[in-house]
Amino acid sequence: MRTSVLRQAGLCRAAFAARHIQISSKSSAALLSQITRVAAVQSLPSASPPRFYSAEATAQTDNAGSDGLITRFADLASLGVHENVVRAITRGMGYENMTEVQSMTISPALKGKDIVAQAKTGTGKTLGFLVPVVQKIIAQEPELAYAPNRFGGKRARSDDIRAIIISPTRELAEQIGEEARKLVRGTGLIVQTAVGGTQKREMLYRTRQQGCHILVGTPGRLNDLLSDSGSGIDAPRLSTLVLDEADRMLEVGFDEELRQILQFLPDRKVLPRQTLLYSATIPKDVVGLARTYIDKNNFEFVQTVKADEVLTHDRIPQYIVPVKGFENIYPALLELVLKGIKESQTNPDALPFKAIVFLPTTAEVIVANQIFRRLKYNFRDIPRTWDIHSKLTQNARTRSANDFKDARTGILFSSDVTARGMDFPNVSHVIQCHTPPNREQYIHRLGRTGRANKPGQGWLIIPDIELQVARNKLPGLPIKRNDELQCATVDAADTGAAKHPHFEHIADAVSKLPHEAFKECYQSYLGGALQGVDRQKLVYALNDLSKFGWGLDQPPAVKPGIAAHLGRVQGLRVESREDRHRMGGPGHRRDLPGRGRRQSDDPFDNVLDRAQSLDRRPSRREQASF
Ligand SMILES: Nc1ncnc2c1ncn2[C@@H]1O[C@H](COP(=O)(O)OP(=O)(O)OP(=O)(O)O)[C@@H](O)[C@H]1O
Repeated sequence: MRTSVLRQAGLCRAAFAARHIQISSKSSAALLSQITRVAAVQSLPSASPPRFYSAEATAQTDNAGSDGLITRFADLASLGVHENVVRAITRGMGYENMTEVQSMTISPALKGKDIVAQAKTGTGKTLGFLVPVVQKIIAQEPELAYAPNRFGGKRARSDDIRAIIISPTRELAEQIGEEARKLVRGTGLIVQTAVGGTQKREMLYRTRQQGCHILVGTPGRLNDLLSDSGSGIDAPRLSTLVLDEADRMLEVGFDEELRQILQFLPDRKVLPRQTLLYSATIPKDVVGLARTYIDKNNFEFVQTVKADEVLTHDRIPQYIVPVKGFENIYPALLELVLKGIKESQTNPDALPFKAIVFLPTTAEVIVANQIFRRLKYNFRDIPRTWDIHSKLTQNARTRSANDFKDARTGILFSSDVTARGMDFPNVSHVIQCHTPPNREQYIHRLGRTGRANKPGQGWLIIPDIELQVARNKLPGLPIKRNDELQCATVDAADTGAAKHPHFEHIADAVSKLPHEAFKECYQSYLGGALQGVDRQKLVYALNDLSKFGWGLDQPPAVKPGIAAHLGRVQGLRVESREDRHRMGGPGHRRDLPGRGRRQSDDPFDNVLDRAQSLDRRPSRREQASF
């Protein structure tokens, strides 16, 4: 079938290296029409056709190597990569073979192609974009291939930055900076990072002193530096722009910052530059947005995920534990933690217990960490815990991230600041409490485990009132229902019921918390963290949590503004004038406005449709698996 479709689309052969195209029998007609249209457009003399790579296409050839793609880092020299860069990888990092996304993106990127790459979490995308970034600068200034003391080379400048790498979070920017520094170790290239929450003055001083060839940062700080004419930071000869976690970077909230950054960069039409977009997810909302960054006549779209494959790793089991109420979450989490610790102690093949627990609000992250710190007195096996969220200072966030990275075992209670890109070695469990904001975030959070082919497992602890919302948000994923946790179904309201001892332990730990903590938590859930959950059911669930989970006589009073925002709901207590506190209101996530997809002959538009097929909201028929 595939061959006949290709024969029918003879035009495609002219426009595409057919062996790189895999047309699945299912969507051949649709895809064929798009490709034909694209081919028609691509037959324009100037355009070099974009090419699909896919795991399937590669699988069709005898092996990846025969596909003209190299798979060993040592062979990068044959593509002109300097020996010092190759050595930094093979000796410094100890890597011999490339991962699939590295093999499929480094070669075309070294040829100057813009790249849009979609590959599963933890598959080495960072090195996939760093290698072409570094080599391109060295190709422009060969003396930079050597450490300065060998040639007494030209001093690097802070106003002649050659590559800018943008990441959605500070921790990820720091991590990319560290990986880049490892890669340039034997060369004269200088890497600087620019993230919010750190001293701008210190960064400017250091950058002016040392210079900068590669700048890694978060949008806000980069915008601040580039827009400040007195900063001494400039990139008049920028050769490469990288958006890591590209879909997150192009979402509402970041895209405006990015547009402002672009204003301070050379016009791509005047000074051509290479753009590399990488992510494990490329939802359709952002596909069209990516077009403004990519040269649609000189790009390659690389997908290492097969057409009918989900974006999560098959080897990582995913479970959902429905729990009766919010007050069941911590007892069930405690039961799950103890189960995981026992597994690691009894199964020699199991990783040491090292878990990231994602919670929907900062207030909840703080409370969870405090509860589990207290539980350590009753359960000696519970390892060290940390929390990481946006209310910490950057130093504290960096310390938590680094401590957890280095820890053999531990529990990191986290907001979404670590949901994407963060490479914490040997995480055995990712546990998400409450419904994730969306399918992409679920996939990225889960991707904190099972990295570099390591084992791991993913858990979702979802209160009954959120179950249908979770089903709607997480269709087409291999999530299995797990009913093993006894605490999940205990009716905490039924005082006669034999409560699981964990409820007592949690109640004891909670009793030590200040009332403010409950108030912050209660209000944070009303700020929109649980998109899609019925407001009235949410208030009732929070009131049950206040009574049966926190042991309060009455639910905390909320600010009048929050009550007004919620509209008419029963059971809400509103702060009276005398007990009003100055409190930070909860931030809340804005859902992406729906964007209709217009049909066009724009090659970018059509070729990236494939991204949608992998990351589309599965059709009605594809329901959640739980
Ligand atoms: N060729 C390789 N061989 C072995 N390990 C590798 C290789 N390339 C990268 N790694 C390691 O794999 C892990 C994941 O790499 P990286 O963080 O770049 O993944 P990613 O695809 O960017 O993940 P995410 O989608 O979460 O951002 C890291 O520990 C990295 O050092």
